[in-house]
Amino acid sequence: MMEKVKVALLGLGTVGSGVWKMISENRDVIARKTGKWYQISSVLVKNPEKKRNLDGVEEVLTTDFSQVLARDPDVLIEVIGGVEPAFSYIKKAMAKGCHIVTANKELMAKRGQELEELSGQYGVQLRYEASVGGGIPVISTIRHFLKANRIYRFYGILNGTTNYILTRMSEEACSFADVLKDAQEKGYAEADPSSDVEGLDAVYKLSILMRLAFQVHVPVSQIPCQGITDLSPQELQLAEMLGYSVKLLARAEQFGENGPVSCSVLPTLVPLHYSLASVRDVYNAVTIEGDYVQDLTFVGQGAGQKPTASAVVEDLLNTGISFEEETGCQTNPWVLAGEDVFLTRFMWLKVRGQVTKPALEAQLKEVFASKLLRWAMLPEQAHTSIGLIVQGCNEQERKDWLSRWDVEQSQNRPVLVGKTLLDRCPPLFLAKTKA
Ligand SMILES: NC(=O)C1=CN([C@@H]2O[C@H](COP(=O)(O)OP(=O)(O)OC[C@H]3O[C@@H](n4cnc5c(N)ncnc54)[C@H](OP(=O)(O)O)[C@@H]3O)[C@@H](O)[C@H]2O)C=CC1
Ligand SMILES: N[C@@H](CC=O)C(=O)O
Repeated sequence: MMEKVKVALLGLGTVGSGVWKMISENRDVIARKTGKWYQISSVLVKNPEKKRNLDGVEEVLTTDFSQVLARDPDVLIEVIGGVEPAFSYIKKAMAKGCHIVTANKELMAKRGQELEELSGQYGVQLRYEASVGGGIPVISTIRHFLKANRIYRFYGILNGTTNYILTRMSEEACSFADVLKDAQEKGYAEADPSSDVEGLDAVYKLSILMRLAFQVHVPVSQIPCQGITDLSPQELQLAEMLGYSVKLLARAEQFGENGPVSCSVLPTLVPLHYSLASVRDVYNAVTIEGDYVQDLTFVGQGAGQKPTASAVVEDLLNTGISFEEETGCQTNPWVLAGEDVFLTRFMWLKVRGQVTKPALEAQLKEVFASKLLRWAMLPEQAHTSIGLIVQGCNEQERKDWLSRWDVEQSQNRPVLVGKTLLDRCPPLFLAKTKA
């Protein structure tokens, strides 16, 4: 007789529907590999009127959480999103002895530590693989396969929606609004997509990974962050003419054991010959660097129904197998100002009127001399877009140069250089903010 596992599912949107389908469609392979029969005994939704198109789901639908617990689930899967009521539901379920699987990065970034403590207190497991990198098993890798390494750095693309938008804007010159709509229809974006495009979703994921990799809790409010809403197709085009692809880069590093931490989520220019530049569409990539493993890179679909459901259901199947205690976490780390680590910068500006190439070249050489690495210009009807790659240029020099133009728009972005992550100066020279 096969062991039965009773599962409660909170949420039946993009991810919840994927979980329902995967458990139904792959029941045979799951039973064969685990020797267990997973049965979804209740599904909590908000709107009981919504058409679901999922075989058999109507019989277990409810809008009442107490009915979910009344069915005594062994495992509760939370895929409703947001902090409340998700936190309270999970806490109540833990108190009843339920193991928990969640895909909720906002919850894990803001209240993850508390939930870890509660799971220890109630002797239940808390798994959240899907909260970072969609289908990529990055959390399990850090938790299970990098315990003996000192992880000092990780970086990559942690948001599928923005990578999808940037890819289509640069390759097909699509408008930001059109591609965002498409990303929402494909189920990549959050219920409130501003979380994706303003960089917060990647911040949540970065905060979760820092807790696991460095054992530090950096509150999301302390992570320097900029989204992609102000990127124009012209800026992307100029970056490409200079040999770069723009990516929303999430990065974190720690300078020594219990040392200061530097982290940020920023649109960043990545040289086209770096493998990170060819991570397109909804794909995410994470590189982890540790003292013994050296470097590991994972690439996979970072959002969408199937990859996310895969991570959730794998978590479900692993529940009850191994039990990893969460170790202590430094709660008041020294957080360095994130952007100062990038010494090489991309300056983009859109000026009114036409500019001649020789005059611009002469001016750039006079102002920036050897700090200027590369430049390009793009004439438009009544404007000219100018892009520069400069190294070691300070804010005053930048402002002085801008003051020579009738500027309509300008940007100053970090550029990824070097064999490893950054061309950084030693941390002591960086601006500091003590947490
Ligand atoms: N979409 C993706 O690619 C990924 C999403 N995630 C995370 O997974 C979680 C779910 O995302 P996703 O499926 O896209 O979200 P959706 O908005 O598609 O679905 C949310 C579901 O939760 C239900 N719900 C919302 N609020 C409540 C409530 N108060 N009580 C009961 N049910 C509620 C909704 O009910 P109803 O159907 O009735 O409206 C809906 O079924 C989020 O935490 C998200 O960040 C993680 C990785 C990838
Ligand atoms: N909205 C998120 C979904 C997965 O975490 C993203 O686009 O990455």
